[in-house]
Formats: sequence, structure tokens, C-alpha cells
Amino acid sequence: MDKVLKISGVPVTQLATQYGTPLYVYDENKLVEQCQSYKQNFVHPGFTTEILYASKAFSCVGMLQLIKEQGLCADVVSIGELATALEAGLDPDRIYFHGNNKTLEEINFAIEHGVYRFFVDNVQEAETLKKCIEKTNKKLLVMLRINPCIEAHTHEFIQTANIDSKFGISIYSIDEIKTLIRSLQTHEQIVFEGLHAHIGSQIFEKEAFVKEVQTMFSFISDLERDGFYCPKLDLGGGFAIHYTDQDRPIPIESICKTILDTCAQEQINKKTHVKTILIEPGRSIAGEAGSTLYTIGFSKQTPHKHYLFVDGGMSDNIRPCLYQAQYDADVATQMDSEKSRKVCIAGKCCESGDVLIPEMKLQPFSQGDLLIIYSTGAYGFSMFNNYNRNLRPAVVFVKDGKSRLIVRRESLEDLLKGDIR
Ligand SMILES: Cc1ncc(COP(=O)(O)O)c(C=O)c1O
Ligand SMILES: N[C@@H](CCCC[NH3+])C(=O)O
Repeated sequence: MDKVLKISGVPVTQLATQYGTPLYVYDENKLVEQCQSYKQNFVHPGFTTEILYASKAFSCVGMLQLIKEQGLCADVVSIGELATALEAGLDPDRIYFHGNNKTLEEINFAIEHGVYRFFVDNVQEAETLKKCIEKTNKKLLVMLRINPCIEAHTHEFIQTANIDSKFGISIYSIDEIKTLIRSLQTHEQIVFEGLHAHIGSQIFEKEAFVKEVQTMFSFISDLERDGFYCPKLDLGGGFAIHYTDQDRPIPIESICKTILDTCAQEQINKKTHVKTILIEPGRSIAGEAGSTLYTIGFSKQTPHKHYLFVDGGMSDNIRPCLYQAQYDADVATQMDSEKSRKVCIAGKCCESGDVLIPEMKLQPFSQGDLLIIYSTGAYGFSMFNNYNRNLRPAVVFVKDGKSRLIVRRESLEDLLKGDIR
């Protein structure tokens, strides 16, 4: 094995010298592979299908350009994600606007820019959308977000469908839902297209998705019986990825087949008339393709720990602090050594909880070696925070021995330019 790790043929030492650390590095071939895997497998003779990349997982112009080139749509949840998708050249027809509290500014911005696909999250949003669209001569295509009240086995902070979830309208509020659909259907500038559900993120069990499909088809069948037609059903994202060797995610091929076969079976069982099935993968497209490179700084021994400090931390990856998320790592410049040294990998933020990996065995290292943490491609860069005024790292894509800058490192000038003197 080589001493220095290469990512898609590029030595990490070269990346660190050229772009600095910390650095978010994406293997572009892997991103394309994930997109193509969804494109090839999320197909079924009984339905038309659509794949919406959940851009919250990793959004920047370069990534959305890749999404466009791969023929996927994008879901956005804010004016920033929306503007990023537009800037990347995504056709407004392929942008879907999500969010439980879209502001007037965001709604009007979307409409002005030709984005007309909205997921309605609650009753007040429906009323606001009507008022906004009535000021124009345009139309909106809307789907209603339902909370299917299915508790998926994942960290409670990333469950989205428990009974008290802030997202969507509870499936038990059937009368409220019918009234809402009727009011959308009878509006001249609104086309009601169907329902949406999303049960959470980093979900490993196929059964949770099967239950989601069954629940939604039962619900649609009840609605159809009362004359409410729901041609589209969006089942959200949430497909787990591999972070450590404990993780056994469902392969994309298998989860696509399970979902679509279950949809087809339910369509027969429940005698429904759903035409289009949509999904919204985020993490499973961006997660495993991305890694973070750090430079190892100081280290120290305490009675119970050997700390290794890196030049980033909870500002570039908040997930360990928020969800006790686990990761795997290597000393990327000592790959030919045994992982024999037990360490606690901590960041440089002024917070005792700023620990990226609480305990793992690593190759022996010295100050100046590079550390790589794997599978940081989703919800790393996108959840970056400026705590301690740390500067946002650069993002690079690597492919077949070449690298290219996707987002440049934040400079001190960028950092200070918004401050009024
Ligand atoms: C509505 C919706 N769609 C899609 C996603 C993407 O989820 P994931 O990144 O787990 O695929 C999320 C995040 O959980 C979400 O809230
Ligand atoms: N940010 C979460 C996932 C967000 C899910 C969005 N509804 C994570 O890192 O796991």
C-alpha cells in the first residue's frame, strides 16, 4: 500500500498544498455513479418516476451543475438553495420548493424566477401561496406534505414523521386535509398534484419505507373514494449510507426496487390511480463521495485519552456534536502503517464537545501529517458554521487524476466584509 492516500488518482498531499486544509474533497466519479444508480434503478413499467436531489445535503453551484448534467431535479428549502439551483442553470421546471415556513420573500422570489412547484407544508402556507399567485397571471403546481406518523429507527433529531413533527399535516387530520385539498383544487391558478411524505434520514430498514408506501397508498385510496385524485406521490429521501464498518446501508438498486414494487402492489391492492412516484435522496448521493482533509496539529495525553487536534472541527462537521454521528478516519500520509494508536480526534473550537471521533485506532502520526475523515459529503459543508469565526474550507472535485476548485476557501476579507464599521 502507498504511504500517501490518493483520491481518484490525486495524492492528498497535492490537494492540501494546492488548496489548504481543512478541505472538503469529492470524488466526482462517485457522485455521478450515485446519480446514475438512481436514474437506472428508479424505474418501473407501472409509473413515471422522478428523482429530486435533496440539495440541503450539499448545495453549491458546482454540485447543482452536476445534478443538472445527470438529469436529476432538485428540491430546495430556502432562497439560498433556490438561487444556487438557478445559478447552476437548472430549469425552473425541475426545481421543487420545500420547507415548513417559507417566507413571503422566498415565495415571491421563486414565483418571479419561474419556479412553480411547491410542497405545501401547512394550511397557512396554502393561504399565503394563493395570495402570492393571485398577484400574477401564473400557475402553481402543488403537492401536500403529509406527516405519515411513522417513527423510523434513526436519531430522534433526524426523524421527521413522529406524531409531533413540525413537518407536514398529520395523516390523522383527515378532515383538515380534505378541506385543504378542496380549496387548492378549486383555485383557478393552482393545480393540486398529489401527496408528499418523508420519514427521516439515515434509515437502514427497508420495512420503514415499505410501511411508508403502504400507509400513503391506504390514505390515497381513502381520498380517491371521496373524489380526491392524487396522481403524484413523493416518498422523500432518507436512505442510509456507510459511515463506519457497523453500517449496512440498503443498496440503491434494492431500495428502488422495493419501493417501486411495493407501490405497484399497493396500487393493485388499494385500487388507486397514482401515476408518478418521486423520491428525494440527499445523503445517499453526496455522502460517501465526500471526505474532509485536515492537517494534524498538536496532540496531548490526559489520564484517559490521547488527543489529536485537527485544524477544523465542529464548524466544518457539526454532526458528531448534534447526533453523536460516527465516522471513520485514516492518517492519510501514513497509510502503510498499522492502525495501532488509540486516539480521540478533536477540533480547534472553544467547546469541550468539539470532538469529531471520540475514540478510534489510527496509524502513528506526527504534527503536520494529514488526517482524512470519510463520508462527510452530506450535511458537512452544508451545515458549516462560523463559530469562533473559523473560515469556511474550500470544496474541490477530483476525477481521474485531476482536481478542480468548486468553492473557494473563505478569506478574512469575505469574513469581515459584512461587518459595519
Ligand atoms: C423533505 C425531505 N426530503 C429529502 C430529505 C433528504 O434526506 P436524505 O438526505 O436523508 O436522503 C430530507 C431530509 O431529511 C427532507 O426533509
Ligand atoms: N442534517 C441531518 C439530516 C437532515 C435531514 C433533513 N430533514 C444529518 O446530518 O444527518
